[in-house]
Amino acid sequence: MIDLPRTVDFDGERVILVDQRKLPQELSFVECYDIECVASAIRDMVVRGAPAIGATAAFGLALHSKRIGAEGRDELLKELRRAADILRSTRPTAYNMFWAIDRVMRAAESSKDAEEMRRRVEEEARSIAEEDVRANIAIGEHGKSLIKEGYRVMTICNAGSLATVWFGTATAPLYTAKMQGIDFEVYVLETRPVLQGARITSFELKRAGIPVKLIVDGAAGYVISEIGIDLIITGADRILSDGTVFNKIGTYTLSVLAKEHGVPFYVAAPTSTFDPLSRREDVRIEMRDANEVAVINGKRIAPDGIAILNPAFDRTPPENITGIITERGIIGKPFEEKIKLIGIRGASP
Ligand SMILES: CSC[C@H]1O[C@H](OP(=O)(O)O)[C@H](O)[C@@H]1O
Repeated sequence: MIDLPRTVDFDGERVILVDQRKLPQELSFVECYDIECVASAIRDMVVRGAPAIGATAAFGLALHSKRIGAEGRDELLKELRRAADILRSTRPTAYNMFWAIDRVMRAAESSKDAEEMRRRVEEEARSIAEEDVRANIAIGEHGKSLIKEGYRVMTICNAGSLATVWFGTATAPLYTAKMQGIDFEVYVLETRPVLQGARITSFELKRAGIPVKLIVDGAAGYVISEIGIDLIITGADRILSDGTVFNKIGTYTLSVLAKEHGVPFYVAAPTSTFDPLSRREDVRIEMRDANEVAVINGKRIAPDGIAILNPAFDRTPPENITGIITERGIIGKPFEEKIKLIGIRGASP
């Protein structure tokens, strides 16, 4: 499944991004030669999905360190700090980007000269990217046991990843179960307004030979109550130490339906999504442009002047979550002590 181009890559001179605003079958790329282009690509969702935007930010810093002709250590570090601030201002909710930027900046700050700084910044960015590919495969291995013969599974959005835009975090267990010969089907929520489910997840699962039924977000309750769902798996943009999950808008709603109907609700995410220090009230839910809701393919679908609220994420409380599938294993309740253990010592759950 990794024969498709990676969601984001860096060839030493430019950051190359699969343009995820397009349908996957219309495969096209955006090439960035400066940090402003990388920041715009994150803000405009050319690249989206928490781990992928983390790796993109890291590659953006590597690109910036190469473009800036600064000879002195301090001058280059100052420039990288400026670039890091530009990246941090793009999207506030997904944690992986802040985690990746901090990791690259620690490598920069511990470098003794500009030459070492450029080398270590690029090395750290590439490590972050390769770790995400491995994490997805591991999440698939750990999560596959949840999927049984004949299951009906539901998912929302596209838990995108770095591996490729077609090998997502929440779908990794689905691929792995399929490759093990398990037969099941997946109901994919289209995920208004940006339609990541319709455009990306349905494509990637169909491409993997997994039976897919695409539904509108509002049909989730009907499918769960009238047809029946055996398992729900979603991605995550940020997971707090108590197991609170910030994810695509509609995830909380799905978790309430799952709880009401006794459907196991799992979240799949690499541990780079874990935010051990923030409290719920510290996390800002991104409010995106009203036109994402009111305009589809350039055609307005709502009256002019209508007030529009467009939160990109919501918050799911730990009591609605059955377990968290990570590259180190599946975390069950109580989440707090296990998440802290992973965060502190990198232990397996
Ligand atoms: C592993 S991707 C996690 C997460 O990111 C997506 O948001 P967006 O498409 O706005 O970047 C979605 O919430 C996924 O579940």
